[in-house]
Amino acid sequence: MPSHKPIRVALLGCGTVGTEVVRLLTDQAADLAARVGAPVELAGIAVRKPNKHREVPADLLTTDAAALVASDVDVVVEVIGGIEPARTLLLDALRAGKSAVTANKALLAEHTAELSAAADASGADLYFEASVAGAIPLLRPLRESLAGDRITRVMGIVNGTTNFILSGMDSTGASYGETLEEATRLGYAEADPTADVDGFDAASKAAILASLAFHTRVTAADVHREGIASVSAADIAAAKALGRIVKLLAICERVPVGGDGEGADAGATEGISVRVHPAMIPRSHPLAGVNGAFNAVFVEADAAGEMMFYGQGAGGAPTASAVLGDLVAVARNLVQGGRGPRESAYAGLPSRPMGQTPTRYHISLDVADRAGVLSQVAAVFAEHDVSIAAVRQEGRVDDASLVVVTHAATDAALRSTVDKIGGLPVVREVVSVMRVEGEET
Ligand SMILES: NC(=O)C1=CN([C@@H]2O[C@H](COP(=O)(O)OP(=O)(O)OC[C@H]3O[C@@H](n4cnc5c(N)ncnc54)[C@H](O)[C@@H]3O)[C@@H](O)[C@H]2O)C=CC1
Ligand SMILES: N[C@@H](CC=O)C(=O)O
Ligand code: NA
Repeated sequence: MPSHKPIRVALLGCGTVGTEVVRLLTDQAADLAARVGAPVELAGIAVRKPNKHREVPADLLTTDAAALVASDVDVVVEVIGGIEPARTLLLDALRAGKSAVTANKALLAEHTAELSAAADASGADLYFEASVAGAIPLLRPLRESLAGDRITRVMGIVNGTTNFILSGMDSTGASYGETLEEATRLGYAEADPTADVDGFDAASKAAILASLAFHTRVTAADVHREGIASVSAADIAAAKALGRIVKLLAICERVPVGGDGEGADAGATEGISVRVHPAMIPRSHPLAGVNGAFNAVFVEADAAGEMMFYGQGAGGAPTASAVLGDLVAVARNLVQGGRGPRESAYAGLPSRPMGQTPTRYHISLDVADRAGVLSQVAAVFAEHDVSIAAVRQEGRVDDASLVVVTHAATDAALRSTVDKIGGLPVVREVVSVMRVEGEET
């Protein structure tokens, strides 16, 4: 039996994730104690409306989260979400030397530097595996298992809600609105689901992933972000017609830098590009088969090569699994002595703007069916130095469709190309424009 004194835990928030944390802590109490070497005791649960929480022990509930943090607890688990009061509560805990576990990617993407500094100053632990890709062990592999390697690229599906919506649109033609309601009912969506559909949630996760992968401080402001609101049935159909599927991707990669820039770029030979946007990927790509609220993340490293991490990225129980894993880790550190790894931002690589990032485009056009259309469109690509990888033209009685897939060019050059093509008199409509990923450039 454990001989160490109990590890006392304050739980802040008891919604979708918090409820499951309480259930796992209760159901697995004996196993957790054996694994940690001390009982892991829930000291209190901070909520906003105690009468709404009949599923958890009433005597543990409090509406005073700050007092709970300040009380005799060893670890604070934050599953409230948002910036405040979560930020202040976690800073108070860390400054007082109490270890913290959080699932709050929105907060981490803005305030990791401040939180880590507080943890370092007091010697407390700060763990956040649940903040990216829910249940999937991903941050610890990046931070620990791959610490001896050089990660070059991280690309994945990191938002369950939007993947659930896009999967529904692709497989059953379900409407955007219906699927979003269902994702909310199933506990995948954020309290304000615009965080999901507009890409904020994935951008926060991309910032956390890039920070760990590249040992560089990356915040949400460094991430180029586009959500799925602009993905239309026409985009989904255009992708299908060419054996592709639309996914919302988070992409973090090393990119070359000229070294002749100013400020952060001065003298740098390498930078990073961190972005979130919808993209078409081939149906044969491993990420194409990732459906519903599942997440998957591809990691490429110099020595290890390619790896893929796959599992449930959202939902109460999967997320609580990652929270409990972190709780066990910090509790073990308290029992055995020692600390988890500290933040590592020594590389300080500059973030490159989206316009300078090399991408590929799929462009689907409705054009007049007459001679010379293709050459007029091709001339615009040549003018912008964008080379064409494939063209498909289909004639109909009074109009025709033209699909162009480009080779890699800067995103800025591709954008200007599309703008100019849209203005050509022979182009009736730009039906679909989307970046292409997961294929040879
Ligand atoms: N639901 C999911 O699938 C996942 C959620 N997360 C993150 O976990 C965190 C929690 O998410 P959910 O449980 O889904 O949210 P939720 O909205 O279901 O739960 C949050 C709870 O915190 C309570 N709360 C708000 N202000 C409070 C305060 N001042 N004091 C005490 N309680 C307060 C709310 O009343 C609510 O019950 C968020 O940071 C979210 O981004 C991370 C991964 C997956
Ligand atoms: N709202 C998020 C929850 C997990 O991080 C998502 O849909 O992925
Ligand atoms: Na995770």
